[in-house]
Amino acid sequence: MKVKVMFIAPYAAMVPLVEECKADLAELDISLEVGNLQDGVEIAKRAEAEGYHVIISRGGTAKMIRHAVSLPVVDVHITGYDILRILTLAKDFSEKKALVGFTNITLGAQSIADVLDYPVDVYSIQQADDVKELLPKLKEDGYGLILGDVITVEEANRHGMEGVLLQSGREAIYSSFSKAEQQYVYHRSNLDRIELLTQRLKGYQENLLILNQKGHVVHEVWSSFEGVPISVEALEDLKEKLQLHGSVSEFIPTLRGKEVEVFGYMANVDRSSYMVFTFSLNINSFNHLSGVEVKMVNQKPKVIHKSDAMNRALKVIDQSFYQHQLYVLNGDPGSGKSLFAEYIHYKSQVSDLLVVVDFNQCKVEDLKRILSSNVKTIYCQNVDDHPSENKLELMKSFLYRIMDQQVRVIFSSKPAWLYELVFDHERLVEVHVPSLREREEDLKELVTMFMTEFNQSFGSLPIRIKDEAVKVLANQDWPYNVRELKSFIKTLVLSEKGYVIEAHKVKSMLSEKKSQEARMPMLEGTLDEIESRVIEAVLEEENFNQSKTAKRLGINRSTLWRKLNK
Ligand SMILES: Nc1ncnc2c1ncn2[C@@H]1O[C@H](COP(=O)(O)OP(=O)(O)OP(=O)(O)O)[C@@H](O)[C@H]1O
Repeated sequence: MKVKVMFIAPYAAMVPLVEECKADLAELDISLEVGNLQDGVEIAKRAEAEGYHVIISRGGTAKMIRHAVSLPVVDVHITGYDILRILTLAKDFSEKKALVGFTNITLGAQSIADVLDYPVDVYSIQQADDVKELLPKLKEDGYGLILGDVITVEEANRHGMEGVLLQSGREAIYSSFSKAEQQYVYHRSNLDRIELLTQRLKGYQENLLILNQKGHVVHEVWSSFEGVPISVEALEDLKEKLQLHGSVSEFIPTLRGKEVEVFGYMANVDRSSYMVFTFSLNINSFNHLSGVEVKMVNQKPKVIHKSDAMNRALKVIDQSFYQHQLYVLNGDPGSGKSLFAEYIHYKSQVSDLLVVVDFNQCKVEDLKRILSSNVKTIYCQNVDDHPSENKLELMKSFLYRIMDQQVRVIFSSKPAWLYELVFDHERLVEVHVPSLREREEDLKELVTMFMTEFNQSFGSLPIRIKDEAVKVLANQDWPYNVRELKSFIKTLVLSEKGYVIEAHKVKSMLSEKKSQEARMPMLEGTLDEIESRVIEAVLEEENFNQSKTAKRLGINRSTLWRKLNK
């Protein structure tokens, strides 16, 4: 793709030179227009909207354009050659001569005039407006010829003096084009980096608004909303508080009547201050509530489904998915119900988080907050037949409402009250999550997947299991299903020094498992080993139910998960 350059010449005499240079620069797509100061700014704004990549202009016009657009703006410099040319041109004029300009021009001009003994006085100005004061004085002092930029020349003419424009030559114009190309490459790579970061922030569920001190938007990323989700007044109020206190954190109702958590802080970059606001659906803040776990499911859950039983279960979900929002997962402990919940959530293709609620442990007021949030999938575990009246009422009114919203509620078992509650039973999809004994065909792949996982995380050696070894596993009873199998495979691979698991190794580890279960030498080994033995014992007593185990041990589910995966 060619770099699209808009050249805004502040004076018409520049046009032929630019046209000439343009002919030699086929690698750039150059447009040329004439416009000084505000006119130049208008052209630049239009060029930005039309998708130009870089703007070239000169002096005061370039400066004004820089403030008005976010494209790179290259300034055509005035070179020593340009000064030499204008001084040579003016040399033979008989009037008293003055060159007026900013110091970047006047310092060089003074040296040239001194060295070559040109009869010209040099006057420096600090800002553009100084010209208005200086020129009448020069007129009074008898100057007749004024050399300078567009404004200076116009001002000189107004006061009846001759004005000669300090023009940029070919060298300066060529060099501005090569700078434009470089600037574009640099600007492009920065834009790509920002885009990459923006995409990553979206992956982290970020909703971000960055404003400058004037309150103008500098950058924004929206992953859960389409734009600023709160009212203009609420945002103004937050800005005021932020300026006053340096940071702000509040729950604010969104324009759609939900609640959003806004956190704001000041960021200082290169002497400029910015106001940074992050907006999170309050789902993010649910993680610290007891009995609640918030999960990000950004990869398709790996559900092994070689067996007919598993395929049947997945088919029930796939076929009901677009018409149904209420699911019950019936299955033995550790059979993969949570994994199914993740699968259902992932299928919805919403970027929101999956909220897992331990119905028993979760407080009424927390449940109320969750149900009134923007949550898209709720997985309710440990829902008993007799919840408190308040919880039941909350759930009832929520379930009546879900029909018209894209919300999915999944239960890990079917409490009696749910059946009574759901007036139209066709709305409820029941999925039988098969136990391990119903899905023998999946066994080898499951074991291989776990072996790979442990090889990746712990560096365990085995990478293959013999078919006879799988048969031994298949003949074993696994009351706690895939979870129990996974835990056994972990012990197995960590104790194996070869690359292949043989049947005799599985047999000996299984008998060790049995005798260990009978003995349970609780207090042997290091603290870590004792801790993991205690956790595993409680886990087993609780039928491998992680929520109940966590509750009994007084830790939350994610801590338990971490400890189990140590
Ligand atoms: N079909 C499958 N493919 C891959 N992994 C599986 C499959 N089924 C279960 N697992 C794995 O087995 C373990 C236990 O599964 P999960 O936690 O989903 O069981 P659960 O039925 O929800 O347990 P609980 O009864 O405690 O609620 C997890 O590590 C899960 O990833």
